[in-house]
Amino acid sequence: MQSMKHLEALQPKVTWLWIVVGFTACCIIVTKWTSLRRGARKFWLRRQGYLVGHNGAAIPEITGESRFLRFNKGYELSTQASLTAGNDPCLIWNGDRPEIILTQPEHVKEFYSRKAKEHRKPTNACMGHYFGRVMGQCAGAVNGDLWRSIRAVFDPHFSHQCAKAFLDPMRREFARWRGELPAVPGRPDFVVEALEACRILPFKIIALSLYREVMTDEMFDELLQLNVVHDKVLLATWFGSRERSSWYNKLPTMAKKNMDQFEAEWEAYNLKAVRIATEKGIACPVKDMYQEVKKGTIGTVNWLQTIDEILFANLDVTSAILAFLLINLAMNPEVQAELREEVLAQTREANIGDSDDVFERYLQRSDTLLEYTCMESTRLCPAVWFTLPEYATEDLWIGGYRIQAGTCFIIDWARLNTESPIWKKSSSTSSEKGEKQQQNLGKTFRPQRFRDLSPLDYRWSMLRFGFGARKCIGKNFAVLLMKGFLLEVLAGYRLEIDGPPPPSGGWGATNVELRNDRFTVMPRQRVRFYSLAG
Ligand code: HEM
Repeated sequence: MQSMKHLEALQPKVTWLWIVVGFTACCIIVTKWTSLRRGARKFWLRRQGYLVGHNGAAIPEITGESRFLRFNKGYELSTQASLTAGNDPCLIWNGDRPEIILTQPEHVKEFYSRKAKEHRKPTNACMGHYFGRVMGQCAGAVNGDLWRSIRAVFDPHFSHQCAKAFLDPMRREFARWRGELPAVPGRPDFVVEALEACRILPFKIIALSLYREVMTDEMFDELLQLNVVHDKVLLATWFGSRERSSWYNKLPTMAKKNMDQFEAEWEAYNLKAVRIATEKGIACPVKDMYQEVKKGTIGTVNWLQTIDEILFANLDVTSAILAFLLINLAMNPEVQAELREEVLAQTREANIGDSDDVFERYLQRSDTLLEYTCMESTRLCPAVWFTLPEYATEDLWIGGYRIQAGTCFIIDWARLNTESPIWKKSSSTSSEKGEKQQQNLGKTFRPQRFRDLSPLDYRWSMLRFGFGARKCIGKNFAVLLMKGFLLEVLAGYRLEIDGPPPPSGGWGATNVELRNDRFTVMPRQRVRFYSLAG
């Protein structure tokens, strides 16, 4: 009887104990939810024989959340992978999805050599719902027949012929840009922040290529206004963590307000451009592409998001690429002098004959120092740290590890482009044993190297416009943009680094600003322009 009473007295305490234990367990599960799911997935994958090598060893793994780190801590992630895995492929997690980082040409070759046409991009690039609203339906994010249809609509306007025909407007914009540089009257030199100087120029040129004469100064100002909202949208796209959830995006947040505003204004802007082009009878690619939307070849959303991708999303990439061109030449006066000599030889030839013809031929040649300089700068200073994820539809063996179909791969762009043995050079100096020394010149700016290399030599050692079946839409324009830009700069100016030169070969954490509000590698370097006219 007495013990019954004792038990009854204990009951409330026991109930409370269970509540506390239950609550603590719930908290642990909620806070560790992603880790628990990762653990369970890893366990299951290894049980199936994935993520392990022939000898049973697990693939090296690094810590961190790839979804964000690959954008705002790209250098640190790359270093961590190098220290942990050496040259092996390396595992990282994006939420509860495994991703494999590739850094070596032989592994990139293994990935792309088998059924690359069947490779796919994951839904919303594994970035979540908010990304989907701004770019989930653009050319770069979709697959299969839809992707082929979008490319069929956009590609004809970015062909080699179109880029060539666009040289005159491009050159007019270069001249206009040069006229707006901050030259000081009576002084032969001035200083610019490289990235700032290259910010609007490519945006204007690509906008002109899309809208042609519809792109008046007023329309361009409107576009710049739209870019202000778009910047806020991109900030939430790349770095917003809650914005990954479709539920959260139903709430009346500032990110949602910005997205709604941009979506509405972007559609209105493009329909206005189509109307103006139609009324005035202006030839305009955006208008032609819209005819395909009306025919049902692609959806309105594919049309709008791909124009957005080409214009806004590429803005940071192309301006960083131009800025690195200035910085690399300013840091390498000998290459700069040799290239200027080549450029001035064209100017002299142009003074004798038909100048447009001479420049056009020069810009299109692929065996010039100008071409090699653009290639070398993009090789050494890629504008993003890691490529967006892509997966194979069949199981693969990469670097000796078995990887399940559907697992995403990302490429460490800078390591691939600089560490391959192809960039090493045998030196004639021999060691005591008489062996030839190998000097790694991968991190050195040496455009002339391309004179001795055929594209096949560096097929898997250099990523520029894409490896697989899908390539950059804008590659023809990008190449002419870079070359035309250098032609304009070098014919008028000598470049020097302003202030102490960055410590190492033109690239690396020490001279690259790692802004956490951009997905690209942002160089921070001032460059001094000396007018050659005196
Ligand atoms: C030097 C500057 C540029 C570089 C290095 C570059 C590089 C790349 C790369 C590596 C890809 C990914 C290909 C893949 O999926 O494997 C890509 C895709 C793309 N690029 Fe570029 N790009 C540049 C400039 C441009 C420009 C100026 C435009 C616009 C005219 C552009 C438009 C696009 C589009 C729309 C895609 C998605 C293509 C698709 O997946 O079908 N890019 N670019």
